[in-house]
Amino acid sequence: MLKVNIDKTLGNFKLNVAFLVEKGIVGILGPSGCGKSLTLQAIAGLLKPDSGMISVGDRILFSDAEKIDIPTRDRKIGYVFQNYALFPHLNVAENIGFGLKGLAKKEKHNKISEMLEMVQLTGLETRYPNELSGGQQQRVALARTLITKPDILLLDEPFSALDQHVKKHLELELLDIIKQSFSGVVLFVTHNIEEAYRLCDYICLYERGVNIQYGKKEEVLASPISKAAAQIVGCENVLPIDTVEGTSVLVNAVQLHLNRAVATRTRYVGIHSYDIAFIPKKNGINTFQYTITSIVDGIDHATIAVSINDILLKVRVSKSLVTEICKKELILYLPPEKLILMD
Ligand SMILES: Nc1ncnc2c1ncn2[C@@H]1O[C@H](COP(=O)(O)OP(=O)(O)OP(=O)(O)O)[C@@H](O)[C@H]1O
Repeated sequence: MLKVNIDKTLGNFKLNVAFLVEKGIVGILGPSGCGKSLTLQAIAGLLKPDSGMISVGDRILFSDAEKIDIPTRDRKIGYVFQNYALFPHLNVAENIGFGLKGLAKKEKHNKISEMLEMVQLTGLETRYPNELSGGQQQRVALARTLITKPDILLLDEPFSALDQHVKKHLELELLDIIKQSFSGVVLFVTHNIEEAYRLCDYICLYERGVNIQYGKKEEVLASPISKAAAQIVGCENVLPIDTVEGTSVLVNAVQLHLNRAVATRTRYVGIHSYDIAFIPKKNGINTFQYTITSIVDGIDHATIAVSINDILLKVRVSKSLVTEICKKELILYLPPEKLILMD
């Protein structure tokens, strides 16, 4: 279990985060400069908080109240960066074995061979980092970290320097390796909600130095708590509410019905572009005639911008529906259970 509750002021920036992770892989998401990397640095002991506490299980790594600040090398934290940070003058085997201290030569050799096999680099042990591809370097970085048997694994945008096609393949493969060989908490910083959704169990959202939402990935995606949270999870339709009326809201004089009561303090209603539907014409709640303002063609889908009573909505649809949608043979439907309420 990882517990973090810290404050740190750096110039104009204030970091103020508190979360508790029981187990699993947590995706940390938020705009650039919101404090994701600083949080990892504080956990790793590379940045000293002004106050608060960091603990792993019953091991306290940092506590200002108890004057504890365990040095980085003794924290048992594995840290993998975007730029791999391999030692250029050491070959693959030497890089992987670097953190193994006090072992007999044979035992060290066996552990390195085991790791090489796990990250599928057997045969490349005498190569130097500049003779490896980005994906291979990242495997070495992961192997070098896992071999030390850390309690917590911190991954700071580990795939962002890789090509798109290498990235998708490698991230699933490395995740498999992590799942097989590592049972502790993993914190995974990323900018990409799809990547977080694919790889993580939980999602933690950051805004300006504060973690604003934490939960199971499905829950956070389905119910971002604020406009900022909705933006981070890629919700493209967030509309300011004019009036709340029981189980419905008014937006630009358009009534939207929900499947639940709406608190009067609710300020925004949102819906993911992929949750809006085009259905055969019939009268019912939340069905609307629409005007198309633009169509962006994707490989396996299209994103259609539509307007209903001056409300602009982005709708992600299957390409096979585009012709019918353009001919206005369908009607736009906002399913009440898919509408997200935000304070
Ligand atoms: N040593 C420092 N002195 C002053 N400000 C700093 C220092 N280090 C970081 N910051 C500021 O703290 C803020 C948070 O930085 P951090 O690196 O954690 O952001 P991030 O969320 O990881 O961003 P990105 O997604 O772009 O990597 C930034 O505004 C950054 O400029």
